[in-house]
Amino acid sequence: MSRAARRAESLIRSVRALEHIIERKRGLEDALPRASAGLEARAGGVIHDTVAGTLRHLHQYERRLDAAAAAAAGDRAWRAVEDMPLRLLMASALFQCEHTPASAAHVVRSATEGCAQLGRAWAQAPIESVVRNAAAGRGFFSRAGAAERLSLPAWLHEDLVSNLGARRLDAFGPLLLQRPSRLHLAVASSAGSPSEYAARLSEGSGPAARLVAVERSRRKAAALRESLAGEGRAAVVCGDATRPEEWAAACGEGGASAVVLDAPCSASGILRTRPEAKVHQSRESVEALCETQQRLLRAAWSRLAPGGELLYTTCSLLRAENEEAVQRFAAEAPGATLAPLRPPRGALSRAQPQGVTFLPSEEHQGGFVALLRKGERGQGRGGRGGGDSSRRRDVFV
Ligand SMILES: C[S@@+](CC[C@H](N)C(=O)[O-])C[C@H]1O[C@@H](n2cnc3c(N)ncnc32)[C@H](O)[C@@H]1O
Repeated sequence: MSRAARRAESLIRSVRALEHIIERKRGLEDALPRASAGLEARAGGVIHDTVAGTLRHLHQYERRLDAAAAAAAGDRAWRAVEDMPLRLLMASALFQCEHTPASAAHVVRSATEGCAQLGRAWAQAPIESVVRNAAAGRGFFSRAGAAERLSLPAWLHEDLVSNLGARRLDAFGPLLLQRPSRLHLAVASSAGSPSEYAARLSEGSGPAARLVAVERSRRKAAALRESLAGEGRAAVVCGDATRPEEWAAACGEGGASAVVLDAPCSASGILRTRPEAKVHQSRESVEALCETQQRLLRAAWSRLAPGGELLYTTCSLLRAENEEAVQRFAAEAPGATLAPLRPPRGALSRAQPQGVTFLPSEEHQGGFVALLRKGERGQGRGGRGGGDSSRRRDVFV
């Protein structure tokens, strides 16, 4: 296979992965291994870069493609922008042209070849024009609004401005378009491995301390099992954490002394590594996530011993999933109080009585962390004292 044909194939594989992510609402972790199956690591890396990078810039590129098509009104070849594979091919070509070392000539050649492979050779002229304009620095940015410059869907841009303020968003927004090569960890998601969690949670809890992890995804539960294989005191349950009856037996008698609830969320704080969240989420899906978060909190709380602590974290920057979520829960849950937290020194963050929001920076991604304490006379089992502490269990969701 010639180099040009290989480049075209790589572009087509990227387009297929993007379609899979957008139409089937799948994550990068699901789409990328399929897209690079049978390829050498380097070729797989090019596809990874193209797919993730195109998703980071997608809202921007779509505006540009629509503007170009509107300017060429009457030219039927520009109906290409309405055709999903061609639209994604153009967006991927734009990304390769503007953010990779590939020359415009190479990108034009592989994009037009890719166009023919898709059986749509009629669209070669607009594709060539899009890439050549991009290479010449002729974008459509003179009129670009803030949401477009940051490549955010309009609803998310609006909510981030109203939740965090335009100045904060201006400061970290451009980072969301960067490849996350310099990130060390995702603050407020599972920073570090589950076995680190296990070790930390079990510290000082005595030899009887155990960890029970509850994860709904079979693939993730299997990965957890593997990484906890050396941890004799840990058990992984693949089940629905909103239904304690599915996992309570693994916890044994007595409540947990600590719960870490790393809640499913919009991923709005980690858009660099999860750019697909921008095409998967909407205001409606965030509302549904907020309800799931309350159900998870209620279920986890039901297994927390009086005197225990529940650490709630998200990878979101939205108040509804963060401050409002824990406030709403604390108002209903008997014995629940929110503990004030101090952010680590140097972290770009905002501390509020409900918890700490980390803003994306060069060093870390964004997210939220809150600590809920259950009073000794808290809900349910044990009442004051919470029973024999050597029998308490640590639960990690
Ligand atoms: C923010 S992720 C954190 C996962 C884990 N801490 C990690 O970093 O791999 C949220 C996790 O919650 C899981 N999840 C979502 N809904 C769930 C439910 N009802 N029961 C159990 N797990 C659930 C998702 O599969 C996802 O792995």
